[in-house]
Amino acid sequence: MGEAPAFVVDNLLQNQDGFGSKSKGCKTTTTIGDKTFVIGGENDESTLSVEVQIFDNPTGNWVTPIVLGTKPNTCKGLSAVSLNDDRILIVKKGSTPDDCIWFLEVDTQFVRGQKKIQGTDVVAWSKGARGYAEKPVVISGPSGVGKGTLISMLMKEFPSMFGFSVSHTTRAPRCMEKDGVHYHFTERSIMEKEIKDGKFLEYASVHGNLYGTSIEAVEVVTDAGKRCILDIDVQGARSVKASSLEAIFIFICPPSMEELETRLRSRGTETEEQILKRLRNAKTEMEQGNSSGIFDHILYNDNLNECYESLKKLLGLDGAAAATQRSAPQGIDLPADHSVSKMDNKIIINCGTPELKKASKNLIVLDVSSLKGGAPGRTRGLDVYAIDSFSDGLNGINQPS
Ligand SMILES: Nc1nc2c(ncn2[C@@H]2O[C@H](COP(=O)(O)OP(=O)(O)O)[C@@H](O)[C@H]2O)c(=O)[nH]1
Ligand SMILES: Nc1ncnc2c1ncn2[C@@H]1O[C@H](COP(=O)(O)OP(=O)(O)O)[C@@H](O)[C@H]1O
Repeated sequence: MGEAPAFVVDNLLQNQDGFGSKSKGCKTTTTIGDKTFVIGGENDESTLSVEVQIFDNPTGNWVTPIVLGTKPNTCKGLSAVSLNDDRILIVKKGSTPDDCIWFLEVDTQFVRGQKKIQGTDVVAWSKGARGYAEKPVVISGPSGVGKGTLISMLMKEFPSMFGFSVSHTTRAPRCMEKDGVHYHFTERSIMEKEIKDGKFLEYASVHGNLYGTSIEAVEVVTDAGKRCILDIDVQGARSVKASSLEAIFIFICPPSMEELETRLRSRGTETEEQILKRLRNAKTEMEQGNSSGIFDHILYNDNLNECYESLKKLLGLDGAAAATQRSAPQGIDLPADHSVSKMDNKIIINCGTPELKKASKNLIVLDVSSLKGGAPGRTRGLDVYAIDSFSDGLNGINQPS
């Protein structure tokens, strides 16, 4: 492995790395195999934009890769450490606690798949986060069966536990629907462009409109420490099942097609034409829901309260655990001035400023041995703790305090 030692990386700045004009500005370099990844770029005098260039060592050529995912915003500087030769951990300087750890994936399964599709070099950004996510809950079923009603009941009873994945749609808002709350109402051309840019976990054409779950819609809920609920159709559920998002899949059935029609009509939100289209599609959805093998649970929504109790039971919410209050995992508070090194599966951030040296803990350890997820979503499972290099010694790194 040709990784630059982490303690050297911080010093590989402009014109010291032999890469000439392409590497102008305050950048960091990490070599993996034949490739050197140059990350960073001059923004203005005090900030750095986070660009990526690849130097192919055997040919001496520069490559500008396709960069997927939301890239980190500007910072005061950055350090880089290669992990398992498939991703580079980036520590941003002068960033907020929830924005200082990022991963640039250069050879993960996701990136390899994208390289095949795009036929060129691809890298992908993923923001690092502490803690793990609880399995999201995917709820599907024909229009009018009561999905929205059941989800509202769950969110009302457990507001700190669940968060709703706000989908994008090209359909027009109903009179009580709010943009950004019930849906992100959008135009087809904009949504198609964002789908092309890789911003969506899944999307489908449903009842003549485009619907989709953005990666961000799921991640913001999880960032807030909540369990994400997705109300999506069977096609979307199939795509999520095939993605890296491990979820629980629930299909809601009506007691009969006649009752479904009654509910749709009594809701009074659709035109006659739209109702008929939804009823036609309901037949196919019911067949797929019952036989596709996608769904872990099938619930019949005959009596609303009974169905709600069954839903709570299968989500493990009928006992004492239901009362537990959730809170968002904390970020990582780093001083602007620090250096980074690596020891096995641990990244050591030395916050050795004179003031911090006097404080009790001057080393922050990022344990990266149990990472989960990654691009196109977050990289979760960062374990973070502080030690004192003077009294704990570096041996203390194996003993979280
Ligand atoms: N694939 C997919 N389906 C969605 C998404 N959001 C909503 N849907 C589905 O689109 C269908 C129509 O939703 P909507 O227009 O709100 O009508 P309703 O089901 O009658 O309330 C429903 O089956 C939803 O589950 C999404 O992000 N992706
Ligand atoms: N078990 C039920 N019995 C009778 N009406 C119901 C039941 N569940 C939901 N409804 C009603 O049916 C209509 C459609 O429900 P909604 O939650 O909007 O369905 P969906 O989100 O699946 O399209 C609403 O007017 C709702 O109040």
